[in-house]
This record gives sequence, C-alpha cells and structure tokens, in this order.
Amino acid sequence: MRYLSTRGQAAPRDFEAVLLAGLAEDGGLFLPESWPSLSPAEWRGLRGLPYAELAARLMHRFTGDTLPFETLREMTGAAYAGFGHPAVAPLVQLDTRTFALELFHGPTLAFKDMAMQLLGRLFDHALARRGSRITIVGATSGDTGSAAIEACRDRQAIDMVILHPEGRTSEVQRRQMTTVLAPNVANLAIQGSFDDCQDLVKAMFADVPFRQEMGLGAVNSINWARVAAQIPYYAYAALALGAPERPVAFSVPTGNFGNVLAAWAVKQMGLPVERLIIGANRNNILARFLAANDMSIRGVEPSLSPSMDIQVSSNFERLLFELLGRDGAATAGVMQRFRAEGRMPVPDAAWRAATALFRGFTLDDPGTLAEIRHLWASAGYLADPHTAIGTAAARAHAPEDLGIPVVVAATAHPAKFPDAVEQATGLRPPLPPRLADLYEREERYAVVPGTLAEVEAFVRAHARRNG
Ligand SMILES: Cc1ncc(COP(=O)(O)O)c(C=O)c1O
Ligand SMILES: N[C@@H](CCOP(=O)(O)O)C(=O)O
Repeated sequence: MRYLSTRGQAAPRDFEAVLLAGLAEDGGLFLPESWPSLSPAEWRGLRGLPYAELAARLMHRFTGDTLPFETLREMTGAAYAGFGHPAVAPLVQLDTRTFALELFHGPTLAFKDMAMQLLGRLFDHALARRGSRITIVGATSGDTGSAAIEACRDRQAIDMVILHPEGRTSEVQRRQMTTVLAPNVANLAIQGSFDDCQDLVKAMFADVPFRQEMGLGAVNSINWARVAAQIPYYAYAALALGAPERPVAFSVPTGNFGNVLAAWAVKQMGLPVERLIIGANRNNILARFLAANDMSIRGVEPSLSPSMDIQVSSNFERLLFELLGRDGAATAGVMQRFRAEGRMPVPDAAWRAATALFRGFTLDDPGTLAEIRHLWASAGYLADPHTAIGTAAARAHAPEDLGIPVVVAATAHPAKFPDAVEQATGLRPPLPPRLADLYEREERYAVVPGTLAEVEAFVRAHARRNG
C-alpha cells in the first residue's frame, strides 16, 4: 500500500513513512493510492469479531507490509484493553432507528483515544525500528491534546508540544492536558482560536529547515494514521446493524472533518453507507458549504461544544481531492485560493457530488441545551454537547421514511462538559474515580500570543531539554 499527497508533488511512500511524516512536504495530506475494497463475503467474515481483532484486520489493509499482522494484532489488543467498556465502542439504542456509537470509553473520555491509543504504539514501533526520535507538534480545541499526551507521555523517543487556544476549552479538557507533568510533554496556550493553533502547526511543517532540525511529527488528523485508525469503528457499527446487506447512515458532529472522513472511507471500502450527516455548532462552514457551496471563513466563535469551534476543516482537502478526480494540481490550486481569499472555489460538479451523500446541519447553543434535555427526558441518555448536535442532526436528516438505521458518533463523555450538561438537565456528571482529583492537581503550561517565531523557539527549547 502506497500513499499519495493531495497536492500531487510529494513522492509516494509507505504507511510507516506517512505515519512519521504527518503532513506531506508539498503541504498536502496523504491518502491511499487506491482504496482497499472488501467483498460482501469478506465483510460478513468480520461481523461479530471483538473490536481489537476487527481493528487489526482492517488496519492491516492500510499498514501493508510495513508491519507484520501479528505485531499489529498485539498493538490493537493492548490499545483497547484499558477501555472502560468490554465492547470498547458500544452501540446504545436511543429510539427505534437511532443508535449512539459510544467512542468515549478510553482514558481521556473522547473519541480521540480510539485512534491515539493505537497511534502511540505505532510511533513506538516505527521509532524503535529506525532508532530515531520525533518531535510531535499538535493543535487541539480540547480533546486531541489530552488523548495524544496520554498516548505518548514518558516516551524516550518522543517530545511533544501541544497548542491549545487559551480559555477556549472546557476546564476539564484543559486540566487533562496541563496536569500531565511528564518531562517529554509541554503545553502552550495560544492567545487565539483553534484555527490559529492549527495554522501554527502547519507553518512549522512548512518551515523546512525547522521541520528537519526537529524531526517534526503530527498527531492531528492531518496524519493519515489518525484517520485510518478511526475507520474500524464505523465498520464495527455498520456490521452490527446488518451491513453489508443492510445500508446505514452516520451522523457525525464535525469540526476538522477527520471523523466523518473515516465514515466516508468505509463506504469506499465497500460498505453500504447511504448518508453522511455533518452536525455543526455556530461555526458551521461545512453546513454552509453543503447548503449553498459557500465555503467561506468567518471568525471562530466560542460555543458550548468547544471541540468543534473550528472554521478551517483540514480533512476537507482529502474529500476535495477525491471530488476533483484525484487531480493534485487542481486541489493545490483550490486550497491556495482558499488561503488567499478566505473562500474555497469548489467547482459546481464537485459540490453536487458532495451533496449527493453528505447533509449538513447547524445547532446553536440554546438548541444544543434543548437537545441534551430532550435526550435525557425521552431516552434517559445523558449526552455531551457535541453528541447532542449529532443526534439532532440525525433527526433532521435521517427521517423515519429513509428506512435505515442511523448511527450517531457519540464523541465525548458528558463529564468533560459538566457545566453545559448541568445547565440542560440539572445533573452534573461525575468524572470517573481515576480523574476525581483533577481539580486539585498541579497545572503546568505557558501562555504566548502565538507568533511562529515564539512557538518555534518554545518547541526547540523543549526538545533540547529532553533530547
Ligand atoms: C468531542 C468532539 N466531537 C467532535 C469533534 C469533531 O471531530 P472532527 O474534528 O474529526 O470533525 C471533536 C474534535 O475533533 C471532538 O473533540
Ligand atoms: N476537535 C479537535 C480538533 C483537532 O482535530 P484533529 O482530529 O485534527 O486532531 C480537538 O479536540 O482537539
């Protein structure tokens, strides 16, 4: 299995090289040269497998010969052994046709653990094999950061600096990152939005001498391995609900477009995914795109679902590349104009192709609170604000007469957002016992306005201290 850049200029490479590179040198994102496809009989053969086994078998299609299958199977076994639910990602029925796919039973209580627990092990394996080190720079709106820190803390061969937007995550999210005092981890609060943090990460990758000096790596979903490791849970849910014979829809609360892209990938691999619904808060650039081909950047505004306070959805570039017939030059041209003009000129045919499968939905904060209340009253289900946007989106765009089950990605545990959940229901969801003293733990992080020079100096100093 080889991987190509969406901008067509970087040399194709294998899974391990893509894992360590993160972003392609031409600024593009890696995608498989061709999508692995399974026959209906092969899909049926995966039905009913334990999650870790299913994950190993599907991930092996992407890792190819860079990793022996037995090694990968040991990794997935170890990655999911610590999850707080025996099914790893249980499906909970909310009404006759709606299911919540709970992706928050990992160590940091958000869907990011599903991929990150595996990614940490993939990094360890690749770095040990090569005898090399890596400096990971990551941007987070709240959940990627703590999941990455948890997966890579105390590693000899990894230094990590995570950028978060100051004051724009929930307190639980911030503390989950900043109370980890492992020497290889550092947190930087940027005086700006998540988009500013993500831009800084991309700018560090674009600074070739700095990238080479530091041996930069990525844990955001710009790294293909992150998206690949999110694919198995969509297959797991679809198979449990009768695929490949029975079609399914997915509703995914969306920010950086990485999670829903993994759902789109299982369709490319042969499962009958009939509809993909994208839930957004007021930062609804993707919903505006689907409604009227309006992919125009507005300022990022804070909301009750802070992990989705994002305007520039990095992974949309991967879908765009596919919609443009895998034309790297055309994709690069559209992305350059998006950067320069703040509006993405998506050709009409590509937009129409996207709208054939995807639906967009926007929910403001009062609507989010009302949906959390509704889920609690109607199904006894306590949802976090992100998941609630997904369930409301499912109701709007997978109506009863569609006649197929709809799976909502339940992306975070309600205890990560206790203020919103309490405001909606009067109940304050407790943190699990292992995090019960989170509010008493010492925090450590630096605050910077966030120029590239300041951030690079911080990363260099951190890496030198440890390296
Ligand atoms: C809880 C939660 N829900 C939804 C999202 C959006 O996911 P994605 O960025 O993959 O679209 C995020 C952030 O990524 C998140 O942390
Ligand atoms: N919502 C994310 C934002 C980063 O997304 P990623 O999937 O690209 O890592 C977060 O919680 O940090």
